[in-house]
This record gives sequence, C-alpha cells and structure tokens, in this order.
Amino acid sequence: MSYNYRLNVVNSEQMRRIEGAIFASGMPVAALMEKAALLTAQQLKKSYSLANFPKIGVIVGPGHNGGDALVIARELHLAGYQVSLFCPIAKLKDLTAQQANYVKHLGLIFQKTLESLEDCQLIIDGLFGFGLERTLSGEIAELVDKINSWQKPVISIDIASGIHTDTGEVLGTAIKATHTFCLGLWKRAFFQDLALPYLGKVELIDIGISPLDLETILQDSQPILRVNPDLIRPYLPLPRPLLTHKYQQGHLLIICGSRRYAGGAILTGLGARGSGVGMLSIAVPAALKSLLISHLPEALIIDCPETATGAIAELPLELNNYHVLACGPGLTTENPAIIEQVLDSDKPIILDADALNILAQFGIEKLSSRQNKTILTPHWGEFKRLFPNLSGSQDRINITQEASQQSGAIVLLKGARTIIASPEGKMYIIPESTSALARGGSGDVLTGLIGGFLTQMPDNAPEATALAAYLHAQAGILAAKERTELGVDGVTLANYLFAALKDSIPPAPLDKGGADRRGDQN
Ligand SMILES: NC(=O)C1=CN([C@@H]2O[C@H](COP(=O)(O)OP(=O)(O)OC[C@H]3O[C@@H](n4cnc5c(N)ncnc54)[C@H](O)[C@@H]3O)[C@@H](O)[C@H]2O)[C@H](O)CC1
Ligand SMILES: [K+]
Repeated sequence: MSYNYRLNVVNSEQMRRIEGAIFASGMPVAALMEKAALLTAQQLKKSYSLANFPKIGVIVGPGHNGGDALVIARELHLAGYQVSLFCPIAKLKDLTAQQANYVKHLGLIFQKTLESLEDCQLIIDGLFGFGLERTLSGEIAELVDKINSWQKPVISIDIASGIHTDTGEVLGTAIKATHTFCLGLWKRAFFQDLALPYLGKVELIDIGISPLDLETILQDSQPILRVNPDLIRPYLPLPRPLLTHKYQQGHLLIICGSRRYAGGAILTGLGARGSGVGMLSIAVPAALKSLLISHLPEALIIDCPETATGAIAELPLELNNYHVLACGPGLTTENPAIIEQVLDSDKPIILDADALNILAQFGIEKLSSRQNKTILTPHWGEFKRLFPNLSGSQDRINITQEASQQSGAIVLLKGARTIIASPEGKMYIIPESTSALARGGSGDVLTGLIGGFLTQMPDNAPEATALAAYLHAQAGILAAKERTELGVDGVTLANYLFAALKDSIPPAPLDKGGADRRGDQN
C-alpha cells in the first residue's frame, strides 16, 4: 500500500493525529501554519487579481483556521490589497492572537461590525476549520447567514465554516463558499454530496505532508482512496498481450431489457462495448432481438421466452459458461425467478436497477449463499430499499462501507460523488462528475462498463468497479464540455468512453520486446 497526499482521504481525527506526528517530530506549529497560509495566499493572488479584487474582507475565527486567515490577510495586504478584518469571537488561541497582534502592527484594521466588510469584492472565511465542535447558533449563525446573503465570492480556508469535516453535514448553518482551499489532505466532507453546494470549486493545497507521516497514522485503518489515473493504471487490461484471442479477453453476459424498457438493454450493451470486452452476449426477451442486433452487431444476442407483458420469462442458458453476469437495466420486477437463477450462479455478478429492486424484495440475506463476488450499483432510492436500516444517515461514505459489510457485496452508491466499498474494506471515491449524468440511461451504461472491465480483470473487482465509475464520470465531463450538460444522453455518453480512456489513462508505452516483434511483422 502506498501513501500519497493526493490519494488518501482522511477524517478530522486522522488529520489531527498526522498534524500531531509532524509537530512531535520537530516542525513548529507556527511554521506549518505559515507554510499552509503562504501557499494558499499565492493561489489566491493568482485566481483573484489585485486589479479585479482590490478590497478583501477576512473573517477571523478563534482557532488556527483564524490564524491561517490572518497570515493570508497579511500577505494580501503586503501585496497591495486593501484588507479589512472582522473577528466575531474575542478569545483567540495563542498563536492566532500573536498573528492578530502582528497584523495590527502592520496597520490592518479589525472592524467593529460585519457590515463594514460589505463593500469588499471578496470575502475570506477563516472562521472554523476541522476544529468545529458544535452547531453554529446565535450571533455566529447570524453572521454566516448575513455573509451568504451578500452573494459575493467567498473563499473558505480548509473547509466552509459550519460544515462537519467528516460527515459533510451542515451544523446549523454554513458558509456558502464559491471556492474552498483544502489544506494538506483531502477531508471526507469534500466527497459527501451534502456538503458540495457549500464548498464551491475545491482545490488542495500541498503543504508537503510526507508519505512517512501518512503511513504512521493511516496504516492501522482501511484507506479511503480518491480515484485518479495513476491509481487505476496498474490494473488496466492495457496494453493487450500480443498473442490473445477474444475468449481470453473474457465473455460477459448481460441480462436486461423488456418490451417496455428496450433502451436499457441497448445502453448496457454500449457500456460493455466501451470496456473493450472480448466477447459480449446479451440475453433479452425474444421481441428485442433484431433491435439489439442493429445497435450491437458485434454482440451475440440471445432471445429468451417472454412473459405476456414482454419481460424475460426464463433464461434457457448455462450461466456458469460465462465469466461475468451483469443484470438489471430495463428488466421490470415481473419475474424474480431470473434473479434467483443469477444469484445461484457461481460467477461474479453485477446487479443494477430492477435486479436491485427484486433483491430488495428478497432481502440482502439472500446474498449470503453466493460463492462468488457480487457488485450492487444502487442510486439513493434503490439503496434505501436494499438497506432500510442505513437510510437514516446522510453520511454516504459511512453507509456505503456499512452496506458492503452487511451484504458481503461490493457496493457502489451513485451520486454526485460516487462511493465504492468492498467487504474486505477497500474504499474508493470518484472525485468529480457532472450533473449531465443525472439522466435516465447513464446508469445502464455504467452497469455494462463495470461488467466489461470485471470480465477482463476478475481478480480486482473493487478496482474494476472504480475504474468503470471513474471513466464513466470522465466521459460525462468530456461530453458536457463539448455538448453542454444537456447534450449527454446515454448513447452519447457511451461514445465518449474511449475518448475519456485515451485522455485520462493513456496506455503505457509498449515494452521494447513487443515493439520489436511488431516491427518484424511489417
Ligand atoms: N491541516 C494542517 O496540517 C494545518 C491546519 N491548520 C489550520 O488549523 C485548523 C484547525 O485549527 P483548530 O484550532 O484546531 O480549530 P478551528 O480553527 O477549526 O476552530 C477551533 C476553535 O473554534 C471553537 N469552536 C468550535 N466550534 C465552535 C462553534 N460552533 N461556535 C463557536 N466556537 C466554536 C473551538 O472552541 C476552538 O477555539 C485547520 O482547519 C487549518 O485551517 C494550520 O494552521 C496549518 C496546518
Ligand atoms: K473556514
């Protein structure tokens, strides 16, 4: 396991312990504050020029978040900005009080009222960081609401004040930042859907936390990793071996679609196509066969007997002949027997959409007799039906982890920030996405894509799931950039998967031997 400030996501207790280890080894607290705040000030000056933002208001809290804000205020003042300060709580921590004295010496003014900052073009929020302990109330809550009502750009230091660093909950009220500089390490709240509207654009300030200090503190807990291309590349089935054939690249069976929801089958198939899987078979109700062939000529379409309303009535197949089964989009809940058959197979399975709704009727205990991996890909509504005992909490990181433990399945909870947890304790977070994907059909593409990657990397199921979710989000972002957020229908999304793969995870250069052999053939 490697530790890296870009990858590891921490909670406030871990952040405190890492900070503690750094201080205990000799780094002075004031030096780390200086470093963090100077680097933040540099970024600020780049993004918010003196010409456009000559007057800046800084809200100073009682702890070290307020100390950071004072160092930033000092640097902006020295760079020529006109800086006004407001400090709503009189009692300051020692280091913060020292920083306050120095800026006073430089001639910066602590204003008596918040209103004195109303004519500033930009507000810096240094009220609370990860030391926030209780709900905002009284004058502090009023102050936060007032700042929000100004509708100005607000830059939060470390986290938007009022947001719980771990759960992302709003404690009473919270600053609605337009931009948040996260100091040192990504905290959990940055990946909790609840907090996203309060954080604005997010940026990590690298304050030089070493892998050594990370390892010391994090080695005893299961890591939460923020997915990026470096993380995923080692698992990718790229480049392909020189001598391979289609069945060595895996055989995926998709079971989906009904006369009512034919599109779900097509989109799941297109998602699978985006994974480059060697062989793709798609089981659909007989009436859909020619439609599927016209969209996916490379796939083997299996026509199944239908119910009176056009759902799959039975699967006349030996399911264990396939490497992976992906099941659910467009099925309808009419025929639970199909899902029973899928659950009884010895192969890895991915359950989505109506397969999840049927599983919810059975209860997740039904998974306990499975001999191979199960991947569940619920959105929030499906999650609530599957795990009603967890649906009271909004801490999506925590409940995804819990759901995986309870079910013994890999659980992927869809959202603005998709979370993936595996029963052996792995956790992955997809760090960015686009609301263009909040659209019927996107999930079907993801199911096929996960199936296709899992077929090709069967020993790394959590990573195959994370890779698919990452590329799916990247494809959405890319498509939305070119076509706007309204232009990303499921087919378009599937068509962008290869561009996303090429852009974010270019194949490693061929090893020399491989290149030479290819040369010989020419
Ligand atoms: N990450 C790093 O390595 C560094 C972080 N720095 C900054 O330090 C803060 C954390 O500082 P800390 O002093 O521990 O906590 P806060 O500033 O967040 O606030 C604690 C302060 O506020 C009081 N308080 C808490 N909740 C409330 C409330 N609801 N109402 C009123 N008062 C409240 C509490 O009693 C304390 O007095 C971190 O976020 C970074 O910004 C370092 O500067 C650099 C290294
Ligand atoms: K803050």
